[in-house]
Amino acid sequence: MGPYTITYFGVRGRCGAIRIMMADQGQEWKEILIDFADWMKGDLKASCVFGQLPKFEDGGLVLYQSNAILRHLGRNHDAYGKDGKEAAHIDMMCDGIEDLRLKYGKMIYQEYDTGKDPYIKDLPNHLDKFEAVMAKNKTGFLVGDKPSFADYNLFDVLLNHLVLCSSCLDTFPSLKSFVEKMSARPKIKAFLDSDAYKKLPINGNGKQ
Ligand SMILES: N[C@@H](CCC(=O)N[C@@H](CSC(=S)NCCc1ccccc1)C(=O)NCC(=O)O)C(=O)O
Repeated sequence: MGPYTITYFGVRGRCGAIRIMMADQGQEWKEILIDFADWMKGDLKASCVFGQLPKFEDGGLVLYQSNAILRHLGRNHDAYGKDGKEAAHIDMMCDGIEDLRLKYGKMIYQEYDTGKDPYIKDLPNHLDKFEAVMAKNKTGFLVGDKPSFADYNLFDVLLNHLVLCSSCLDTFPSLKSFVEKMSARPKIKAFLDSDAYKKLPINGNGKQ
């Protein structure tokens, strides 16, 4: 496995969960941060399979698509369930988290000024689905009894939402406990306290 390299913009964005997962799994990685002006020249964009970043390298393996990268790390680091049933549920939860991430991104990038308050008002209707799964599983994780890539993905999305609305988990005790426990994991705590993490804005347009 590795060496790992992330090529992305100087934001947390779609690499927040990937970085947190690698940190918690004790992995080191190289960061190639792309300036938007350089990106607009088009050469790098033309070399990307889907014309977008992040790009992830694991030795000679080159991957795009943030959720495919998470799944690859899940397979590499025993974070994809104990069997096929758990893996299927982890896939399902990751897809549900992607749905929320897309809703968040649409509000942030396309309708922040008019859409932030309605988004926050409707947010409990989405968070309650993850609260129910977390509460039912009873282990402190979404599926199984240890972190999967879906947990790192949810954790990153919830951290972003706590910046948007600091009280958004106040009525969701299982999610609030999940964020507290993930934040307290020593390698995650060290990464979240690092300048490498703190220097990056959450999103590419400065909104959060
Ligand atoms: N399905 C893909 C989506 C990748 C993606 O949206 N990448 C964005 C960046 S990630 C993101 S959250 N995009 C939202 C807006 C944004 C644009 C540019 C930079 C940063 C953020 C990108 O490469 N934009 C540049 C372009 O398309 O030419 C994935 O999950 O990796």
